Amino acid sequence: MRNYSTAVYTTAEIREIEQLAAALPGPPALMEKAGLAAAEVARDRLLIYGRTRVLVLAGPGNNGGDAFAAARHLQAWWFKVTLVFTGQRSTLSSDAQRMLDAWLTAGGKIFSGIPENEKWDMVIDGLFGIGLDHHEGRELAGQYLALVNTVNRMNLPVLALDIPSGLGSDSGQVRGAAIRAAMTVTFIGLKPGLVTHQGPEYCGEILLDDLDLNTLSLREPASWIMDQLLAQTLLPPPRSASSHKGTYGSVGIIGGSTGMMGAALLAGTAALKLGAGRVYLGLIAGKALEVDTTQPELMLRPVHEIFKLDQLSCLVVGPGLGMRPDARFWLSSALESTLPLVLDADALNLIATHSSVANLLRKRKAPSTLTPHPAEAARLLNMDISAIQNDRMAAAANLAKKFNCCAVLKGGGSICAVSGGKRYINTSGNPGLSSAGTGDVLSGIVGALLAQGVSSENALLLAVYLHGAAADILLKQQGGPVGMTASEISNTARNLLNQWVYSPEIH
Ligand SMILES: NC(=O)C1=CN([C@@H]2O[C@H](COP(=O)(O)OP(=O)(O)OC[C@H]3O[C@@H](n4cnc5c(N)ncnc54)[C@H](O)[C@@H]3O)[C@@H](O)[C@H]2O)[C@@H](O)CC1
Ligand SMILES: Nc1ncnc2c1ncn2[C@@H]1O[C@H](COP(=O)(O)OP(=O)(O)O)[C@@H](O)[C@H]1O
Ligand SMILES: [K+]
Repeated sequence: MRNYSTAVYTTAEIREIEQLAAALPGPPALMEKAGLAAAEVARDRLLIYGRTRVLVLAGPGNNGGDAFAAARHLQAWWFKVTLVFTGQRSTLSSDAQRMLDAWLTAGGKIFSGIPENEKWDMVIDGLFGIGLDHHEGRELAGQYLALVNTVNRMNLPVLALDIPSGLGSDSGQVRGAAIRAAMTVTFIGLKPGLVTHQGPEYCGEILLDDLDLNTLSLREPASWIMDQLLAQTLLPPPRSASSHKGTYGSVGIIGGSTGMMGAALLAGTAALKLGAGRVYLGLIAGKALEVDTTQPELMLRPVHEIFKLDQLSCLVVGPGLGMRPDARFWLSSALESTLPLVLDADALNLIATHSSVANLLRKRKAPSTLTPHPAEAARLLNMDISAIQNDRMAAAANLAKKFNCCAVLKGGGSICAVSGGKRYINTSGNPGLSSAGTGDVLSGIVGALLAQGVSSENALLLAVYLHGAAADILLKQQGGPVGMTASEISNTARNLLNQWVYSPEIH
């Protein structure tokens, strides 16, 4: 059993893999293997604490079949197992019926509800797996809602089979209620719902068991985990001793309308700290700052002057841009340029509002990168925020496709969509990032990496991971996420980038 793998599979892809596996020579006995793998995890955890009593919940589908198999193994190893089955034998698949029969043959008993006045040391959750209905109106209700709430109130470690019951495996969306697991043993491949949106809050530690299938050879994944191993393959090279500021490119930031100067300054400072050779701010406000005395390295200009500079490497458009006609004019000018672009905040809102601006984006030949949070994504795709969050994987892919760009759908478990329909789910970051200005910092980091010659896709992936990893370090240093500031993210991301490029061996 491995602790992690980098491929991520949607429910449809897992079903496809199951069918391909069924056609392989020799019976794959996947349910038996899943039950055994889960039982081994439960056994090892229980033995650490010298505990023996396990409550197993088996639901009406194949997730219940895994639970029967796990229960049988645990009972054979002398654990005291109580099994609650909520379905009917006649509606189980033939595999799951075999597991139920094997449980009964082994002397196991079946309860229809959780017995009162008994105590357990661990719960195994086999109520629902990837078959949980994600259609509207199919939230957990009745006995299932009651069971999930009861288990969550028990305050016992829960081992979830495949995915915590109640969590959408493609979306990470809680369907009414979901089991809060301490561990999830997931089968065949990682699912998006384990790592994005609400998933990380419910899954606990994730263990992957591929059930001896060579998953990667059966189905090439379209989605991957974005983690430190991957981030370290995307770094800019160490600097040459003879380099000069021109070597590391120039970032132009367009934004900073009246009352929103801070956003442009934050993006500019992030670009500077993450290594851009020069950073120019093209400010929209009529009476703009001429110098930021706390960061005098930033070159502040009226916005029209930015378009006269000949050495820019890329433009970041949006931080503090506003929605007025002049903002729209300068966004359109940027879209008509041949520079790589990073589009954030009101640049995204202007694109969502004006189809002529959206058309300029779609027609671009140079790379464009969109960095929407879910509300901006909802405007861009003309959907509700809840529909975006209910299928973040599709939303990210649709943004990239619709606007001919790469895109990150931000929020916990940010999803980066790049060319060829590939998606990467980010594993760094924490709720300390839920504070004003952190998005501006992200856009500045992407700009800095672009200016240093990182490709637009790699710049997006690396920036998203680095930004979250900086927040994770700050969370540890501060003992929690409260009060983390955007400026601190820039400083810590700078330190991390230096460590990864210059002392990778110490991490
Ligand atoms: N098919 C296979 O080859 C394998 C399947 N495995 C297990 O099987 C699981 C998938 O099994 P299934 O496809 O049977 O799906 P599930 O067991 O996840 O759930 C399906 C059942 O739940 C009911 N249901 C769905 N949504 C509901 C809701 N909101 N309220 C009440 N009832 C609801 C359905 O009517 C159906 O009876 C995987 O997650 C995994 O645990 C593993 O054994 C590995 C092999
Ligand atoms: N709970 C969270 N977990 C992980 N990352 C988060 C969380 N909340 C916010 N973030 C990250 O913080 C950033 C916020 O960006 P955004 O909403 O545009 O902020 P702002 O507009 O204030 O700058 C995004 O990168 C987002 O992914
Ligand atoms: K489950």
